[in-house]
Amino acid sequence: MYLKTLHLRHFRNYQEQQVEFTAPKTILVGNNAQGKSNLLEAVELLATLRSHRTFRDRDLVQEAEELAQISASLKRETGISTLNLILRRNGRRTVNLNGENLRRQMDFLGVLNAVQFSSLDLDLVRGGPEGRRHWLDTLLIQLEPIYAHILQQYHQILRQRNAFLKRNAEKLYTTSLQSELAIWDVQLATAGTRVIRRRERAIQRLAPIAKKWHASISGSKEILQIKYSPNVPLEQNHSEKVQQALLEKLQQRTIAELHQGTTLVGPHRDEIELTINQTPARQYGSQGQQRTLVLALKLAELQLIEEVVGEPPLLLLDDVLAELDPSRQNQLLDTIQDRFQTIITTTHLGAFDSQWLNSSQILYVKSGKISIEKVGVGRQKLEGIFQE
Ligand SMILES: Nc1ncnc2c1ncn2[C@@H]1O[C@H](COP(=O)(O)OP(=O)(O)OP(=O)(O)O)[C@@H](O)[C@H]1O
Repeated sequence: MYLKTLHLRHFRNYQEQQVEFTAPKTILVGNNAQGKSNLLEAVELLATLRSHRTFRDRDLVQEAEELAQISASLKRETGISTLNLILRRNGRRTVNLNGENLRRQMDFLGVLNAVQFSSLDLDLVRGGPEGRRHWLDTLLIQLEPIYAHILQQYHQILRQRNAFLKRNAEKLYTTSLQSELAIWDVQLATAGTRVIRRRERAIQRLAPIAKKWHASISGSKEILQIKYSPNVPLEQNHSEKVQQALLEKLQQRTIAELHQGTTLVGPHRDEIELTINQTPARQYGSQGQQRTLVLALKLAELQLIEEVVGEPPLLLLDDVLAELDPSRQNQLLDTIQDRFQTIITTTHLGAFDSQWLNSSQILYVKSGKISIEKVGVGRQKLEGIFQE
């Protein structure tokens, strides 16, 4: 798939900006805080309707504005699609595909696919389980857009159950309370099972691919294992058994849940274990080795999305190339070639191989404005690199 144009209006620090992508690789250059990551974030939102930097739409809308708009035209094997997303400071989003407003946000997903790789991704190894769940969920949304709906349902039930637990935290555990809670338990276990089974399936597919990439980057010295570890046993991913196990565990923890006023059992507390040579990756080795792991995960994401969707997704590299040593950089660049349209942000072009620079579109970003010329420097050679 190929992103041909992107239009931003009142999005983050962009007032009004049209970008045309004229090469399979685009490098966005600029000083810190000029709007490079904001542009990648806009593409990420079109792909997943999520941002890894914020949960609140009001952060995405330009200061003093009421709404922001992200529009794009995307070329896929099946034809050209136009995507349009309106974000409101207060209020719901509007999603529009090929000129038609969609009632369900889910129908907007799966049109544009993208893998994002930023320095924040090191938190996948070093940070807590929440970041790993968020990563897996975002991947799943792209693999099966229906998952966005499943996850939303689960979180809605979770919020309601938590509110119920809070309201009743100080009360005696009577039969009527027990029977009311039992209704929530069934709903949570049913929705939770859907989440758990899909997460398990995704990890089953992703783990061998990531293991292979990891072995290739680390020269086969290290063995990466990824294991999904829900808080109930998986029992061969059998739906009824998982549901039953969740229900039993919820019932065992009821008193503690009422005491703490929150749900202690369910996929919102799952872990995705990353181990290298059977040691938790967080404790294993140097920063460089942890970066190798994250790179392997990202390459695996690219490959898995391509396998499932049938077309190579976009790759968004947010200031990460300079952090990789030359051999890992080459591994990544060799994989990308011209197969994956790639948008790269950087503060300086020095880290790039000259062959790369010559075949890339270079755009300069300054205070929310993008130009093909650096102020005071001659026009970049762009023409004829990648015409449709
Ligand atoms: N809602 C908003 N309205 C206006 N400006 C915003 C908004 N959100 C963020 N910004 C501005 O966007 C800029 C940050 O841009 P961005 O995160 O894209 O930086 P960057 O160019 O990627 O730099 P770095 O190299 O530091 O990551 C900051 O100047 C910030 O004040």
